[in-house]
Order: sequence, then C-alpha cells, then structure tokens
Amino acid sequence: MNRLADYLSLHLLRNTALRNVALRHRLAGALLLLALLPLATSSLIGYAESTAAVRQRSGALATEVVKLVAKNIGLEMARLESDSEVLVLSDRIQDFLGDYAGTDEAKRAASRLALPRALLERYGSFDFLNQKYLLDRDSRIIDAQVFATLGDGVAQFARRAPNHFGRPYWGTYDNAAGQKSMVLLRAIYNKPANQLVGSLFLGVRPSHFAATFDDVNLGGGSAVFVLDADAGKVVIDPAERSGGAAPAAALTAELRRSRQRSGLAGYSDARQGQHLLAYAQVLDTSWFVVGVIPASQLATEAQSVRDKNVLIGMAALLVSIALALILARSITTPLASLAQAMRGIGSGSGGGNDASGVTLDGNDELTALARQFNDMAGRIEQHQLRLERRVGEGSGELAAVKARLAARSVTDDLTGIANRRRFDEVLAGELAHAARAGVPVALLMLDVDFFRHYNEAYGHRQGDDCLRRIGALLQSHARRASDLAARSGGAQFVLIAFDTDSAGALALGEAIRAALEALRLVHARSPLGRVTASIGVVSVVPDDTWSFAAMLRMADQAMVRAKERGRNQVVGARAKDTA
Ligand SMILES: Nc1nc2c(ncn2[C@@H]2O[C@H](COP(=O)(O)OP(=O)(O)OP(=O)(O)O)[C@@H](O)[C@H]2O)c(=O)[nH]1
Repeated sequence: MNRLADYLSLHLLRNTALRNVALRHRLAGALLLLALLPLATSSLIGYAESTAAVRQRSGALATEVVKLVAKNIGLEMARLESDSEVLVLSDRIQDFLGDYAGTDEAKRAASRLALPRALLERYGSFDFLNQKYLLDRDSRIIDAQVFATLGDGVAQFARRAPNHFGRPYWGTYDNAAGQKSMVLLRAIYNKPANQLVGSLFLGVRPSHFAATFDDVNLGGGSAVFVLDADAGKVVIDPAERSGGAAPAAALTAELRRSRQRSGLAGYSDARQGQHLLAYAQVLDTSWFVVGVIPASQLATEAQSVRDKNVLIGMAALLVSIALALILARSITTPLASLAQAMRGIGSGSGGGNDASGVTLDGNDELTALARQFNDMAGRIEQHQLRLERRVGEGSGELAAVKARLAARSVTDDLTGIANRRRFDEVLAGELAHAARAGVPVALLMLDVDFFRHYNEAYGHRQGDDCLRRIGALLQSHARRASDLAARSGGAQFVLIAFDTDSAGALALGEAIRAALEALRLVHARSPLGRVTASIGVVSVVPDDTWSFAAMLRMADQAMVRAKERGRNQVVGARAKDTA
C-alpha cells in the first residue's frame, strides 16, 4: 500500500503540474480536502434530508394537533349527550311524552304545550343551541308554533338518520333559513314500557365547536377545519373563509380513499399547489378534523434549516482553511530555513543565519533534522578548517620543493655552479640582449688538461674535488650580475661575460688560467706537473644572424687550438672560426 502510494505520488506525478506547486500549497490543499470531504458529504446529506425531515416533523405535529382537536370536539359532544340524556330520562319529559303518545286528547294538548316549554326551560339560556325540538314517534315536531317547512326539514333529517344502536346520532343540518347546525338526534324511549315515544333534536352552532380550536395554528398559510366526509363539505371552519377552507371535494376524495381514522396524506390543488394533509376522525361521526399545510411553507422551513447548515458549513470551511494554512506553514517554514542554511553551506557562508546554525524550537522530526543538520554543518566546518590549514602548510612546502627543483634543474650537482641547461638559456638571452644593446658578449671555454690521467692517478673522488675547485674558481671570475660560470660537461667549463670585447675576454681567460695554475694542484701525470686548463675565447657584437651554436663552435675551436699549442694557455677565436 505504501509502495503504491509512493509510486503514485513520486513517479506518476513526477512530470505533472502538481510537482510545480509549492509544498505549502500542496500541504494546505491536502488538509483542506481532508476537512472538506466530510463537510461536503454531510452538507449534501443534510440538504437532501432537511426537506424530508421538516415534512415529517410538521406532519407528525399536525397529526397530533388534529387528533387533539377531534378529541376535544368529541368530549364536548359527549358532554352534550350526557346532558341531553339527563333531560330525556327525567320523569317530567317521560310523563309528558307518555301523555302525548296516549289517546287522551286533553292530555295530549297539554303535553304539546308543556314539552316545548320544558325544552326551553332546560336549554333556553344556551346561545350555542340554535335549534331544540322534541319529536314524536313519527318524527314530527311537537310544537304548534313551528312552521311547516321547518318542521318538514327536521322530520326528514330525523327519518333519514341511521339507526345508531340506541346511541345519539350526530349529523349536519342546514335549515331553510340557511342556518347550519351540528345536530344531536337522540331517540327517547318510555322507560317502563321500553317503547319509542319520540326523539330529541338539538342543533348546535358550528361556531361552538370551532371555539375549541380557533386558536390552533399550524404555521403561516395552514388551516384547521372540520369536514363532513359523508356530505362532502366543510362543516366547521373557525376562519369562516369564503368559499370554504379548502376544496372540500378533493379532500373528501382523499379521506374516503385512505379509510383511516387519522393519518397524513398529500393532495394537490390546481389553485394553491401541493399541500400536506393531516386528519383525524371525530369518534362515531363522519366528521374529520383536517389540518392543511401548503408545501411552500414546508419548503420555507426547510430552506431556513439549509441556510443554517450552509452558514455552519461556511464557518467550518473558514476555520479549516485557516488551520490548513497554519499547519502547512508549520512544516514549510522550518524546511525553508533548513534549505537556506544548506544554501549557506553550499556558498561557503556558514551553516545558518548565525554561528549556531538553524534554530528550531519543538520536538518534531524537523527539529531533529535541524539538530542533525547543525551537527553535520559543524563537522563540515571543522573539516574544512583542517583542510585549509593543511593546504596552507602544503603550499609552503610545495613552494620550497618547487624552488629546490627549479634550482636543481639549472645547477650542476657536482660543482654547485650553473649547469649546461642554465648556460644555454643565459647565452641565448645574452646574445639577444647584446644584439639589442649593440655591445660585445664574450664566451670562454675551459677544458682541464690531462684530466683522464688525473682520475687515473688520484681516483675519481679526488677528480671530483678538483672539478669542484675549478668550478669555484671560475665562479669567482663571474663578477658582474650578468656574467655566468657554468660546467658544460665532463671536465669542461664555460663563462659568459657581458659587454666584454676580445681583449677583455683574453685578459679574463688569462686571469683564470693563472689563478688555476696558482692553486698548485699537483698533477704528477701531467707534463706540466700541476692541474692546468686550456681556454678558448671568443667575443662578438652579435646581430640577428648570430646563433648560439656558432658562438659555442668558435670558442670550442679556439680551446682545441690551445690544446694543440701545448695546453695551459688562452687562445682567441679567429674570424674563420665562424665558418
Ligand atoms: N673525476 C671525474 N672525472 C670526470 C668527470 N667527468 C669526466 N671525467 C673525466 O674527465 C676526463 C676527460 O678526458 P678528456 O677531456 O677526453 O681528455 P684529457 O685526459 O683531459 O686530456 P686533454 O683534454 O686532451 O688534455 C675523462 O677521463 C673523464 O672520465 C667527473 O665528473 N669526475
């Protein structure tokens, strides 16, 4: 897994734009992604669920509310029922109804007058009852004052009312004058005979029930009312809106379809759009308490939940951006100072901003790295100092060695005076110099006489000593800085004398010869009895045509002639020697 991650991050992305993005931006991006992914996911889920949650919560609430309203209406109805029961079971009403059902015309007439009065005495003070009648066995109103049309309507209502198994029946009734009533219809039996003697018709104003829930509110745009599913119309509406609280037909269809006593449904209204519908049946009636909430209101509530979510999300995003930046900088800043310190080492200006190197507080890997780096920088610095010291010492030694080598390359090992190489260099230089200056330069060539015999007679070591003494002698005759005495090979020496003409050169040669002879170095095998030398001398004012080799040849020829003439003498070069 790690290897795969390494491969993806280091190799696959090597040449992509990502590798060109600064480290702190990449780190911040990674941290942001970590923070954003769960945030975005939860926001999406929250967004999707908020509508459903609001709908469910509102629906549950509305269902509870309508159930409560239905229960309260039911309780009020039960109160009216029990009150009416007390009335119809009273001896007075029972007796009057018994008389009315009898055959005694006088009693019938008296009870016809007494029954409405008894009813009025009982219910006359209740405003909410807009109709109160006692009906005979044939459902005719027992009241001579009542108009025929009204009487017919009530009689029809009573006859059509379903048998309610001895319990009161509740229905709705609109009379000819346009009055709406919630009607309690109670059958009255003669107690002793258990015989149906008539019924009680009590019309309750809808507003009486409406008062039990007119302050119930399910939110803006919503409505609570009572619908008669049998009649397909709104029967109690506290708001008393014109045209009904809602399209009764659509709601009725929905209630009939669901066949539940209470529940939640949706319905669509072409005029007002989508609605949520909560309903609860009033016990033992075809009435339903209905709560209607427009979907637009739910959407508004859901939107406010979402707005809150978005606000919280934005705040969390800002916090995570700030944290990501802080975290990224906490990594990249120490790295940057490490990199700067490394650049410092690379350019030779030290391990850090100051002598103590990189200073990082903390206990993390970067601090450990900085500590190791400081150690390493310190060691490198020590090492560098040691190296510099050794190079310094070495360069002194080297210069001495070089000087020694240089000196050795131009010095004759045996005699310590200049060697043939040095002689060649100097002679060439002097010739050029003299040519420029237009002055003579002289060359003396000295060869020790019978030296082979000397070696043979005294040994090679003494021969060396002899050569050393001759070298020193010659050196002592090189008086000017530009003069040079050199051993040109074997028992042969040369002397260059600048600005010296032929006469001067001959005189110098003679001085050398005499000085050697004056040393009185015994040479038994020489006819001369001591160490002597033959010297060839040449002096020229050189021009560009003069070569070094030609001058050597002339001196050599002069020296050979000195040998031929008997040795131990100085001979000057002749003009023909130049040929
Ligand atoms: N001891 C010693 N002898 C050397 C050295 N270099 C050359 N010789 C000897 O010097 C001698 C030079 O001999 P030549 O110049 O040929 O002849 P010569 O015996 O000097 O006689 P003439 O030059 O004819 O007078 C040789 O015997 C060499 O061996 C040296 O460094 N030390």
